[in-house]
Amino acid sequence: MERNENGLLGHNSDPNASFIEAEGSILSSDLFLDYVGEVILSHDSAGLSWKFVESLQNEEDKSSCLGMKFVPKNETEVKFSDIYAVDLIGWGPVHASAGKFNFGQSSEPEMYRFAVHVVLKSKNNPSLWIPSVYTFGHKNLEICKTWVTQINSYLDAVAKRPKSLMVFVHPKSGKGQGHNIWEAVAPLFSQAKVKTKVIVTERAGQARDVLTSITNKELSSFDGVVAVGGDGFFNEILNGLLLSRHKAPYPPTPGDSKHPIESECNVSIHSAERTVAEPRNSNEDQSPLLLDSEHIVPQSPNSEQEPSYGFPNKLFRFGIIPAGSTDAIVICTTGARDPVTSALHIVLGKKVGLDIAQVVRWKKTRDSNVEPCLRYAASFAGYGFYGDVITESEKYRWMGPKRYDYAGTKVFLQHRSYEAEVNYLVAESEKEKSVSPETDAEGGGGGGRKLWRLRKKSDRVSCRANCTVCNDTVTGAPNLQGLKWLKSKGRFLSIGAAVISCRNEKAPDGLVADAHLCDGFLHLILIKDCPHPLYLWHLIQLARSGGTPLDFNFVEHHKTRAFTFKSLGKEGVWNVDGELFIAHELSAQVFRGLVSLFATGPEA
Ligand SMILES: Nc1ncnc2c1ncn2[C@@H]1O[C@H](COP(=O)(O)OP(=O)(O)OP(=O)(O)O)[C@@H](O)[C@H]1O
Repeated sequence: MERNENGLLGHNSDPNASFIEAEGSILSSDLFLDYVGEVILSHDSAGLSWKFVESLQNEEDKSSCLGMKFVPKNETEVKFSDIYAVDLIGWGPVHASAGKFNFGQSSEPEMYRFAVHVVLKSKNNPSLWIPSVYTFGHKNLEICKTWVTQINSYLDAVAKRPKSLMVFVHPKSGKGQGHNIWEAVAPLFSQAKVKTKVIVTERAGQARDVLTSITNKELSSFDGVVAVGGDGFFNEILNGLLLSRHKAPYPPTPGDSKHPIESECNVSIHSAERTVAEPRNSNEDQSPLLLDSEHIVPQSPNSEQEPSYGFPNKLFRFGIIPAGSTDAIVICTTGARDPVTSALHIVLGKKVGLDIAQVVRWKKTRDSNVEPCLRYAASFAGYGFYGDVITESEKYRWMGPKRYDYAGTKVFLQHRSYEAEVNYLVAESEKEKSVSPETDAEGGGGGGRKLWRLRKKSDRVSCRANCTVCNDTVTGAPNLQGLKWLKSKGRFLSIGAAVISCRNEKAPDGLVADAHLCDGFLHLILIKDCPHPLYLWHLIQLARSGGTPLDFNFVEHHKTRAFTFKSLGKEGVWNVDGELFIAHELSAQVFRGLVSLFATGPEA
């Protein structure tokens, strides 16, 4: 080992050498790492790594020219994919490892420094990301500059990182902290050199109007749109972009005579019977969706092919920085409800595909004419209990997020049920599981036969980062052949269609624990009228981690790609992503991976 005139250790005999050609790496040099000591820093195409100089020296040669000593540490590294910024921070002190400083020096040594900003994962919760910084120092400014240039060139080459974003801030979201939350995370964007055009909304509907009216050319100067707010605000932004740009045929209408229902089930209180007709000729096109199946997201949801709805570029993504009352979409897509974690997902350019439900209202009230009205939903659409809670909670907006607890309790005590008819498409693979009678071995509420449970708990695969279910590539038009229509008709306490699990702080496993972000399925949850205590038991199971809210004989759970709904009474109030949607008749279908989010899915 040789030392150059700057006191650097090296494998190179040239005393002026700034960098050392190290085996297996492009660049290597001897630097000081703040609060650690002298290291040999190298990089390769994957990232930076450093070795502590002490481990390279003889036992007796334990001090550097600057008199810094340090405790031996293991070799360590950081991947470029975890670095979100690097910058030169000029001349200043570099600290030794804690408690090990100042061997003959009155003050900390000063030198030029550069900071490498990285993301670390919390040890207790790997979904929680924490910004951290490694500060390296050297007496030679050129060496620091070269490292900064080199690291920046790697970061620039990562095409997935956004350079310019449109940010909508809902200042009154949740507890009214939307603006403060944005102010807290905005420095991460400037550090990462991501330009932001920030619009703080002054009224509901403003973000949707901006996005509806913006030209595609203007939109294409951005790599994505970020919502600082709750699920309802994200829904507004999603609709602002999709309503004018997503060209696709509507989902099937209720009672569409071209697409007859194959079987019928009249659900009465505490009893459910069902028959399933044999499939027709499998070559026969029975699904309305098949008519235009080429429009239905033909490519792999997480692939980087151009999406079919003509967004400005193939990497255009949505971001959400949670500031709302529930923030279920953020929790499902990042695993945490943390604005900093979400901001780091965005600046690092993470990408996950997200299924989107297209909901079409055919009739607003029983007596109105058929007038299609379109909405997109990213998390959930619900009727009955869910519609009532959203209606009731609007009266208590001044309470903030607590209004949902109050309204929920009030609606629960009313215990209203609604007569309705639901038709849904069942995947061939799910149909058998869906209709095989099972004995209620787990005693889940009533002791009767279980008709509706889709899968055993042990078969369920939770959606996680790099989820194999969501990454399963589907090329070409989805094969909808073999899907059959089934019907449920009767009195329901609620009808819900979950696009994703809808995990939130009140329901830690969500409405459907095994729902996926990007598998192309809706989870239809039909809660038939039942005695009040049993419904309470179901709600308690929902609120429990590891609970079994679907294991009741008054709960039907169907995985479906499309369903239709018709109120048989006067009512028709839906809750779509937390927003009120009046609909007496509607239908919905899911588009697999229709949009992408700046997120990874929850870490295991
Ligand atoms: N400046 C504003 N003033 C009032 N409402 C707004 C404003 N900006 C957006 N909104 C609307 O407020 C609604 C709720 O927003 P958001 O989701 O952020 O809040 P929230 O507290 O989580 O409410 P929710 O639980 O209803 O989703 C959205 O429909 C959004 O369109």
